[in-house]
Amino acid sequence: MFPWDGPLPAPHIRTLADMADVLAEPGGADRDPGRPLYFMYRDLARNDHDRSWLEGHALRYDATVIPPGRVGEEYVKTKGHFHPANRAGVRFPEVYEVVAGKAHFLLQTWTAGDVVLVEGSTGDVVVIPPGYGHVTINPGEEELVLANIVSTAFSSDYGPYVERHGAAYYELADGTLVPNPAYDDPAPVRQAVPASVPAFCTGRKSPLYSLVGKEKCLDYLNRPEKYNEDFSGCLKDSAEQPAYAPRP
Ligand SMILES: O=P(O)(O)OC[C@H]1O[C@](O)(CO)[C@@H](O)[C@@H]1O
Repeated sequence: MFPWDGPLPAPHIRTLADMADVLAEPGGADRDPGRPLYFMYRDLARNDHDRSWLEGHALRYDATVIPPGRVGEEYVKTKGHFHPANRAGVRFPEVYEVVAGKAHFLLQTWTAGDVVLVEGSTGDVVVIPPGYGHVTINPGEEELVLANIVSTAFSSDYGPYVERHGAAYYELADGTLVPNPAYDDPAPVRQAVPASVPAFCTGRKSPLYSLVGKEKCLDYLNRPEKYNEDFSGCLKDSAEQPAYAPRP
């Protein structure tokens, strides 16, 4: 479980059957389609005051628990989705915190002209900028616990991931990123670091929940059109690349 001192609803569970369309190796007659892969605790609040603040600002705080494991050779990951655009025509962003464990956030633009891998460890906060779809992979041996805050004004779009059988790359347990053949010409993966963004009050010293009640820090989640410049600093290249070379 994860450290949480508020009411906890039953989680939504993604099973192997739910993920069949987005896996590197969907087959395997010996596999249990009911195998739970990850657990989503959506719309959490520690108390009524926080809940009404979140609701009043069209925001949601979720936690996601991804146990370590593999499906075939691939690490367990989330299904992946894009966010639609708001009334100003800008796609909704999102913000994640690694509460425990290690995460690989695999982001990509719609046509995979930019593909970014952000490695996060406990305490890191990662902003998903407008226009980037995202999958989160647990590449570790420990449980990965994530928190996120996101607008409640939209539903996620899973279509682009389902139709193309996942993200532009699959991360296998030998550490390689394998290009997904359903994509014509995906950009090579570039690695980025979890960057603090002052305008969004993100950084290792700011757990996401501490931002509940701070309107200015979370305004970008519903009005991304006002923060173009701030988003440009979200995915700063890492000195380590290209650590994740695609398998030849
Ligand atoms: O929706 P997916 O792709 O299964 O990803 C899981 C996580 O993403 C969120 O939908 C937020 O983007 C969480 O609520 C959820 O726990």
